[in-house]
Order: sequence, then C-alpha cells, then structure tokens
Amino acid sequence: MQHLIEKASTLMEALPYIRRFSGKTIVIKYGGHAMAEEKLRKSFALDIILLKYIGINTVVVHGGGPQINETLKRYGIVSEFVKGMRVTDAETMGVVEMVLTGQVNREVVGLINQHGGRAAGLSGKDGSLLLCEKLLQEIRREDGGVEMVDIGFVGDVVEVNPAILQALEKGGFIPVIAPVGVGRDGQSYNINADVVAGKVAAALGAEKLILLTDVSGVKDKQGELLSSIPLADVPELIDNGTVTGGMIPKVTCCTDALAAGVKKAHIVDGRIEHAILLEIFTNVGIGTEIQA
Ligand SMILES: Nc1ncnc2c1ncn2[C@@H]1O[C@H](COP(=O)(O)OP(=O)(O)O)[C@@H](O)[C@H]1O
Ligand SMILES: CC(=O)N[C@@H](CCC(=O)OP(=O)(O)O)C(=O)O
Repeated sequence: MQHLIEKASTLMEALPYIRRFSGKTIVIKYGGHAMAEEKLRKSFALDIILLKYIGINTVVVHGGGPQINETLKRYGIVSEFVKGMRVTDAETMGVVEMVLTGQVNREVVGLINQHGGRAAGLSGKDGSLLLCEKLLQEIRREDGGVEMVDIGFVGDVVEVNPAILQALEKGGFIPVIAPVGVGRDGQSYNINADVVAGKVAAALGAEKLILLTDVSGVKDKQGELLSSIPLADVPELIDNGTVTGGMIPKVTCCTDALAAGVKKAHIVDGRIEHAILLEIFTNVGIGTEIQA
C-alpha cells in the first residue's frame, strides 16, 4: 500500500511536467562514460522510450570518447586534447568516424529498440544535418595573448539542417545522432558531442538540453556541486581554471544554446539510474543548471 501511495504521489508531482513538455523537444546528450554499466544503459533506454510515449519529441546525441580512445590505442595511434577537443589528423578521423557511426551509434540504436523503442541512427552527414568548417581553437598564451590553433579535422558547426530530424519525428522515430559532421567539400569532421547537442537543441528550438556525464555536475574549486550557474559566470569559471578539460565544451555549449533560445540547459550525473526522469519530472532536479 505504501508503495502505491509513493507511486501515486510521484505521478502527481510529475503531471505538471508531463503537461508542460508534451509536444515540446528535449535534446539529450548520452556521454561515453555514462554508457559503461548494463543497468545504466537499460535505465537510459527506458527513460528515452517513456519520454517519446508521453509525446515529447526526444532527440539523442551520443558521445563515444572512451570507445575512440580504446580503438586508437589498439592501432597504436597517440591522441591528445586541446581544451576538451581531440586533435584529429586524417588517420584519427578515420578511426573516429568508424567508431562513432559504425559502432557506438549502432549500439545506442540497438539498446533503445531492444527495450521497445523506435530509434533511427544517423550522423551529421545524413541530410547534411551538421555542416562544418574547420575549427580553430582559441588558446591563451602565457604572456596573456591569444592564439588560434589548428587541431586538424575538428568541425565548427556553421549550419544545422534539421529537415531529416523533422522527417524522423513525423514517422514516430527517435533520432540518435553520431557527432560527425561534413564540410561543403565532403570532408568528414569530428565534433565534440556536447557541441552537437547544443547546436541541435538551438536549431530545433528545444525546451530543454540535458547533458549526461560521469560526475554529479559542475563543481567549484573545493569540489562542491554548483547546482546553478548564471550564464554570465561561465567565462570566469573557465578563465580561473575551475572548469577544465571535457567540462569546457559542456558549459560553453549550454551557454550558446541558451543564448540561441533553448529554455533550459542542465549537466546531469549519468551514473544515477533514471537521471533523465529525475531531472525532467521532479521538483528537485539534479546536477547543474546553467541559468539564462
Ligand atoms: N569544474 C568541474 N566540475 C566537474 N567536472 C569537471 C570540472 N572541470 C573538469 N571536469 C572534468 O570533466 C569531466 C567530464 O567531461 P568528459 O570526460 O568529456 O565527460 P563525458 O564523457 O561525459 O562527455 C569530468 O569527469 C571531470 O574530470
Ligand atoms: C572533437 C572531439 O573531441 N570529439 C569527440 C567526439 C566524441 C565525444 O564527444 O565523446 P564523449 O562525449 O564521450 O566525450 C572525441 O573525439 O572524443
């Protein structure tokens, strides 16, 4: 009986959120680290399917950094990152595209479909979804000057063509996007998956962007969770070294998405079962919200 009362009160709490988000778009970034455990994979798939059932236009963007690292290591290719972006030469690009589109994308689509969903996989090349130019990464030198560094075939998304996503939505499918883009000349580009999620959310006018990761959220220098960060504070958190490495593209893509009209952006602990449902349908929310 207690169990039923708890279930009913959870449902009562969720109802206003179900009404609010039904018919709206939510973009979810599924991080490479959050894919590691069987029970988390299952809870992710069930959450995504439930969102779709209640009428939310659900779009998934997946990462795969750890899986790329593993394959590069097997091939004896050394890889390094500049401000959270993988330096990507032609050989690395071949491995990145193979792992993201040929392996991880298939696994995520399979996972959702195996649990009863209707997912369809694509990359930024399909329907020219993610049109890219070469990204030049801005680096602050020790003398305080700024330098633009060429980090290879890393894409700066200059155009999002969401028609293919709208076609999938019409057919009742859940799009699952691999973060590989295409240049006007057909060149493949490696794009950080958080950046893709932010760009897609902006292009679709999403209600919410959720980035699942392997930590509880953004932490301050003492390691305490920051449950909300005003958008204006983000540059300072990067400049003073509070936010580093893979967290840099996450916070910047949230600020860019909010500036482009996305209503809410969250960085959430993907190691918690049903993290997505907790974030969307409860009053507490979890992780860090970047506030517009
Ligand atoms: N201020 C910060 N708060 C939390 N994590 C941070 C912070 N600065 C850097 N990080 C690092 O960012 C990592 C998350 O980025 P990344 O490894 O790219 O995750 P994912 O694979 O989920 O995309 C964390 O594991 C942590 O090591
Ligand atoms: C340019 C760049 O860094 N691209 C990423 C793409 C995958 C990714 O973003 O995966 P996670 O979200 O799991 O980290 C990479 O090569 O690792």
